[in-house]
Amino acid sequence: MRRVLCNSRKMIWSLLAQAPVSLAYYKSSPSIYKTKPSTPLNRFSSGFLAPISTPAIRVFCSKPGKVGSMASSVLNQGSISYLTQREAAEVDETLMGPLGFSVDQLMELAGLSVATSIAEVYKPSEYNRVLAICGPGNNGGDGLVAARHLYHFGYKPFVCYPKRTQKPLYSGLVTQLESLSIPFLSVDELPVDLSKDFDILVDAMFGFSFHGAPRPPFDELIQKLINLHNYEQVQQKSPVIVSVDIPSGWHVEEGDVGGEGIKPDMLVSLTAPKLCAKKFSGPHHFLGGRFVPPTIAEKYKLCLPQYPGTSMCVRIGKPPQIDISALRENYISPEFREEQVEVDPLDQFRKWFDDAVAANLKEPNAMALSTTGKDGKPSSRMVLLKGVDKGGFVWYTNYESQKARELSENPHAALLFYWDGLNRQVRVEGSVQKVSEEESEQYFHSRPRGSQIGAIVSKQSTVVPGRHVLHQQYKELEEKYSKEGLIPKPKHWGGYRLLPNRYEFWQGQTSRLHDRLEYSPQEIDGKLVWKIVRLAP
Ligand SMILES: NC(=O)C1=CN([C@@H]2O[C@H](COP(=O)(O)OP(=O)(O)OC[C@H]3O[C@@H](n4cnc5c(N)ncnc54)[C@H](OP(=O)(O)O)[C@@H]3O)[C@@H](O)[C@H]2O)[C@H](O)CC1
Ligand SMILES: Cc1cc2nc3c(=O)[nH]c(=O)nc-3n(C[C@H](O)[C@H](O)[C@H](O)COP(=O)(O)O)c2cc1C
Ligand SMILES: Cc1ncc(COP(=O)(O)O)c(C=O)c1O
Ligand SMILES: [K+]
Repeated sequence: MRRVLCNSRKMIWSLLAQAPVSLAYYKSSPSIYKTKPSTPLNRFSSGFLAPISTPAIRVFCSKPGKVGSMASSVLNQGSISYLTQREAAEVDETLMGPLGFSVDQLMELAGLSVATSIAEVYKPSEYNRVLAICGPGNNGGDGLVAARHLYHFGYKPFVCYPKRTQKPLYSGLVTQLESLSIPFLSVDELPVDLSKDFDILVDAMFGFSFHGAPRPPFDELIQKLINLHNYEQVQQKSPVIVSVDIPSGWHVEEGDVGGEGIKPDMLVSLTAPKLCAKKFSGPHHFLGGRFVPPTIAEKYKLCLPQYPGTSMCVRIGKPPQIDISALRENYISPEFREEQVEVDPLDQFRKWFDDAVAANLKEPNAMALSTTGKDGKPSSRMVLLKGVDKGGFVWYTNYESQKARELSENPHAALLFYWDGLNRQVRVEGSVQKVSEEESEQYFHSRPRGSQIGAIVSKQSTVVPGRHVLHQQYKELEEKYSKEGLIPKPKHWGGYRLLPNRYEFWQGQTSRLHDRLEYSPQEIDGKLVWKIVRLAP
């Protein structure tokens, strides 16, 4: 199992927008304080975050290997279950029958999954105009719901809904879209070539109940999507096709039998992929419909990936191949000028640290610590900042670790903070001392008891025969200290404090013309002041 990493950039921006401290600051330059890939990686992945922000897959099986009555036809490929048409309908009926779901609920979650999958890959800054082509059944309903969410995510949706279903659920969805002034286009109003007017085409025509050959007007609409591939050859950028659950026109189980059907760039399978999804060869296959209760997963022996965090969707299948040499961000940030900065670099640091906290960045206090021993060979590792004031920057560690040995040989070090999402880096360099024993004692006892025991167990930077050794010792100490009471701080555990003699504040800018302001101490009239200079990027 690989660790699930989640894409938090969207959270950063939504929270940054809400953060009162930062609002005034960012308002002055609306919408520009974003990063955007300067070079598209390929047609599909431009605007897509680098692999570290791609949710990795963790497959979750109800009972792997066991084949039950229904399970015989629930096929697995690479540990993911695929449903037949009949099973898909049966799962639907079970959810909406004995399990007490209403179609409205499931459709809302399905549509939301589609919208969030789209937003994971196609950023609204680059792919703004969305045409949702909606069919007469529930697949069409998913498309209507997705269009509404996409509107709220910052896209500009249009809807083509030629065969309206006269049920309150559907008329409600239409009213909701109309109240957002989302235009409804008839088939006749659509341009012959969809590629000029839209960036994303949501194919929500048919889902798992499709059978036979497409009847009008959907035959014509499907043909328009097929034609896009021809326009693509003459056009530089063509819109992407996102199919909801089933690429419309494809056989639900056999897929694109004649090989002349639509070729979606993204497929969002709902609940579990249907058999035709095995034939999907586009770059983005997602799973949505995070509502499958364990009873269903068990009954149908479903092997499904786990959704990361609170996400409504999860990528299945391989992420698109990335050309590492083409991975780059173009930093777009407010100007960072000499006249704006604080006279005291500590105040400037606090200001930027507060921004990082307000932006809800993960571990804003994580910093790289670089040291060198007497051999002059540098080494770096991350540590957590645990305090900062006039006295310096404090972190805690093991006094017998590699870093401690190097600091004893050379008491100078460099700290580096990188705040992704704010396009900021701060370098702090200076001399290092141990903090007082009382300070270390006090901090040690403020830590969770587990971490205190962990610090006793870990002879940091020494070789261990296996993880079981650490866990065995941990268990023994946990038992020993099970009663409330003080866990003694090991003598070899404590803090260091770096007293800065150089700071550098870096703000990423376009074309690599970043702002870099350096602070170094200078004596003027017998008084120490911080001199600020601008460095070339
Ligand atoms: N549990 C879930 O995962 C959920 C999935 N949802 C979505 O619902 C669809 C399945 O919805 P359903 O209404 O059963 O079916 P479709 O949307 O696929 O479409 C049925 C309508 O399409 C007509 N149809 C069928 N074949 C053709 C054709 N060849 N040409 C034209 N029209 C066709 C059909 O008419 P008939 O007269 O043929 O019956 C219906 O009008 C699933 O795929 C998900 O997207 C739910 O939203 C949430 C739960
Ligand atoms: C985000 C992060 C924070 C960390 N914080 C600390 C810390 O505060 N103190 C510490 O001793 N190790 C911390 N570690 C572990 C160190 O990076 C490192 O593995 C350990 O201190 C041993 O380093 P050394 O062998 O160079 O001394 C952290 C690791 C990460 C990834
Ligand atoms: C080994 C080790 N020590 C210390 C720390 C500092 O964190 P805390 O004091 O919050 O446990 C960390 C953080 O990751 C760590 O990994
Ligand atoms: K579809």
